[in-house]
Amino acid sequence: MSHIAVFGAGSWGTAFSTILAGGGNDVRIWGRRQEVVDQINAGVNEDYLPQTRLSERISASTDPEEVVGDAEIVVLSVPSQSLRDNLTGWAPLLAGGDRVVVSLMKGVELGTTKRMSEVIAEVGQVPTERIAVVSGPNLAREIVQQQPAASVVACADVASAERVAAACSTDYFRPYTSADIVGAEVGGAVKNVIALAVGMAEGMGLGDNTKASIITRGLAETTRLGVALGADPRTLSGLAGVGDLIATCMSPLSRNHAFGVSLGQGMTVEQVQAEKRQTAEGVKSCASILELARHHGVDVPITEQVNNAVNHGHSVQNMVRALLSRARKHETD
Ligand SMILES: NC(=O)C1=CN([C@@H]2O[C@H](COP(=O)(O)OP(=O)(O)OC[C@H]3O[C@@H](n4cnc5c(N)ncnc54)[C@H](O)[C@@H]3O)[C@@H](O)[C@H]2O)C=CC1
Ligand SMILES: O=C(CO)COP(=O)(O)O
Repeated sequence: MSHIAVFGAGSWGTAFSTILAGGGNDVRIWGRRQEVVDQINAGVNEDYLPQTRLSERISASTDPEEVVGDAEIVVLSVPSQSLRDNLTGWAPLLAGGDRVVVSLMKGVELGTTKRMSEVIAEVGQVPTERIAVVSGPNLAREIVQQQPAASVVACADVASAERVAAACSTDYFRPYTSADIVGAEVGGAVKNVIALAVGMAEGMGLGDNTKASIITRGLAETTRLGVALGADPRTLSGLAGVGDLIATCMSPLSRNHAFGVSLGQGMTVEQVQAEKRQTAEGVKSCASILELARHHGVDVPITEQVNNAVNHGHSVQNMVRALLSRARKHETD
């Protein structure tokens, strides 16, 4: 049994804590808000995971130092765009020792186009062999119901990946190790943008042929971008790629999918944001992913159209027209 620190008391930070507790670890969660911390210490997190009883192995605090203590693994699960600011305060707690820092986040930083592991390395001063990413088809609500699921633990160092995988292995959660951190992060971030597009199509009343076409071409652009950044294409056809893409694009539980449905039904970005409290990473990351792709000369037409709809006021009808009027091309080019 070991002690693990989790930064972020939202739906995934809390749900992943339940996996870690199920793996036999004592888990301490850092939360920003005292009322959420108090709830977790009383065995619930009603704001993010209603009707879920949390393990007695899970406790929470607003004090980062108390949360880290002698933790062997530190897990980060805050919204991607807030990571840099938060890490500035947490960095002294992460450096040193042989602590593994795990990112659960699925986004790309605006302004820098950095992946979350790159932000952790830069701001947290954590060496690459101690940074891991956990990513896969893992909708928080299904995880807390202990529905069987698999995921990927990616880290440049095999021993660190194995330590994290051992900590999050339970009889319902099966982690696979990987050395491809780039593939895992690109798969996780881009699928949120594709889920927005699929949601928009659904909101417009379009059916399964349309959705399957967006998912498949979404995988093509995810793979093109991943490979340009150095990913192994097999990662993108694995759990952190196609697996998560399917779960997020098809599930009504996905916040990105649901956000897209509301846009497709005619709501504005501001209206949807005012209504939904939880993080839909693709809404911000569509711009940074597009910038990253352009920098590497990679064509990402679906991401480009999602960015047009989200950030430039284009209509969803315009998005469909723009995608279908592109010049014909060979499928595998
Ligand atoms: N919910 C899910 O099913 C899954 C989510 N993820 C990823 O996990 C990451 C975290 O997402 P969720 O927990 O789902 O989001 P969430 O919206 O449920 O929770 C976010 C948490 O961060 C806190 N927060 C918000 N702004 C903050 C700031 N500026 N500084 C510090 N904390 C702040 C919120 O109070 C909340 O506790 C995202 O990158 C998401 O893509 C990954 C797999 C599954
Ligand atoms: O990443 C997820 C499932 O693997 C959760 O997706 P959403 O953030 O869209 O809810």
